[in-house]
Amino acid sequence: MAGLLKKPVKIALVQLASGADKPHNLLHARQKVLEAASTGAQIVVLPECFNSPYGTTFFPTYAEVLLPSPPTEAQSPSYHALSSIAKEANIYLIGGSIPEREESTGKLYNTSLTFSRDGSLLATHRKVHLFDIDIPGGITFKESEVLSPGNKITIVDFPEYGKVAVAICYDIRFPELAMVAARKGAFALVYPGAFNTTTGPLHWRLLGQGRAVDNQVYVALCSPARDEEAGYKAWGHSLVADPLGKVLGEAEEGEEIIYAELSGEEIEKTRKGIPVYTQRRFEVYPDVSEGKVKYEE
Ligand SMILES: NC(=O)CC(=O)C(=O)O
Repeated sequence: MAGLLKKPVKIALVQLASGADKPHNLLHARQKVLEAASTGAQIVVLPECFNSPYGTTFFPTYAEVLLPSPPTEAQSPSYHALSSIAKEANIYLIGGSIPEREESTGKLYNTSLTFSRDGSLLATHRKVHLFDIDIPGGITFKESEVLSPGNKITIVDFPEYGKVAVAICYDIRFPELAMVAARKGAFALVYPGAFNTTTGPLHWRLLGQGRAVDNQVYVALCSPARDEEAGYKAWGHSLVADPLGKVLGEAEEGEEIIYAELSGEEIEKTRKGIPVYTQRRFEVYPDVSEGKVKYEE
């Protein structure tokens, strides 16, 4: 377990206020990422659907073609903006998510792009678990009406620091994905996500802390800021939980940047103190992470 996180790193979660104007959203994201980087943050995270409003009616209109990679600027202005922001800020950028259209099939995905300091693409994650829920008197939402699911776990290597798993929003409700990513050596699980005013107060913090405690790793959840005029009201409350499940920083509802220092020593201390990592009884419950799991580094 030693060396999971090679040296301390400052992470920033940009709880961005975005709206219907995509070019404005991209410019605003640049401004806020540069602000975060100017404080020394080395990993910066944007929210789910940071370049558009969140909703099934918006996905087709805002979708961009990403393949073949790299796409042209006309095919994907968001790809190009994220790549140049990462390079300008000299940071690792986990670029929230954007609606993606696969040109060959016409299928739409909710996709997260992660860029290196030099602006090169490191990883692509398509939301694996689509957000289909129906809570009477609360919220009904069906991403699967327009989106297709991704089919792999995504682990990205930041050479100076170590591995981070990237997944999107509803993916956090599936502990199997988090567990496999942690078992493959991720020091942090990062979820750009847009919970809402029904499920946010119920589960957002609980799930963030839960995944952290289960796996004794850092967990970061990055939401859009709440727009009271929008059809879908994001919960906000971007947060970072440490390997003990303690919340190191949490936003309110509005636009805000949350910072946290992540340290490998904290992970090691947690795992030494409560050594579930070495106490697992795989003969009782076989380890799925040793099985046929689709993941990509
Ligand atoms: N928006 C999502 O994908 C998930 C969500 O809001 C929830 O799980 O609750």
